[in-house]
Amino acid sequence: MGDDLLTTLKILIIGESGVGKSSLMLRFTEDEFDSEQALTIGVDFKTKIINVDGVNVKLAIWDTAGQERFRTLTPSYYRDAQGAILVYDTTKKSTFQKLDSWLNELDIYGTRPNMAKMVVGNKIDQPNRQISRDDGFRFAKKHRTMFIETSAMTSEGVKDAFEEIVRKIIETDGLWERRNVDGNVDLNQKSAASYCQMCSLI
Ligand SMILES: Nc1nc2c(ncn2[C@@H]2O[C@H](COP(=O)(O)OP(=O)(O)OP(=O)(O)O)[C@@H](O)[C@H]2O)c(=O)[nH]1
Repeated sequence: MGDDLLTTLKILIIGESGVGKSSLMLRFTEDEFDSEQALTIGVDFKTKIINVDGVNVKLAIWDTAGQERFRTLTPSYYRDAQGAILVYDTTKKSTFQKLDSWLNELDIYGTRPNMAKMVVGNKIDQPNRQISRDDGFRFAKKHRTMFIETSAMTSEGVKDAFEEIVRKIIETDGLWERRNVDGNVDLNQKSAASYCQMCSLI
């Protein structure tokens, strides 16, 4: 594994209030979980360097507020994002039904037409499930997004979710720029396709 940073990617986490967006970010970046996670006001932001298939990628993860009243700066959150994780709560049907409007927001405010999108059904550790895995999968297939189920509490699926969306972005030509060690764009960028090991999912 080399020390060079291939690129920096901006990934958004969106979805209804309380579905576990902040918890997924905390689990992924710090490997922690807070059962009394405070709601997000505006936007929270964390970075993490990960190694996917032998290349190091820096992720700038933007956790946006689910509550409408805290979402006044929406357009700037979406600008230049290369990936979006759309979260619903598998125990709360209304959060699944709202996914259409979150996809719509991405269409309105996203600035990259080929942005990678992943639907995430969270809280699968809970017994009172309302949305089956098949329902989630079908929704994702219909909207041509990737799909995974997770638990921020137990960690299940969380690392996979972030790694898969990074793979998808890296394999999409034109969606990212190679950075050299100074952080500048390297004009001799090789084809992104050479980094595609698992051309996922749906
Ligand atoms: N059992 C369980 N609880 C979870 C899970 N993920 C989050 N929670 C809990 O659900 C509540 C809401 O989680 P948050 O991460 O704050 O949700 P959010 O989507 O960021 O909410 P907003 O900031 O309002 O948009 C908290 O009490 C979390 O501890 C999970 O996978 N399993």
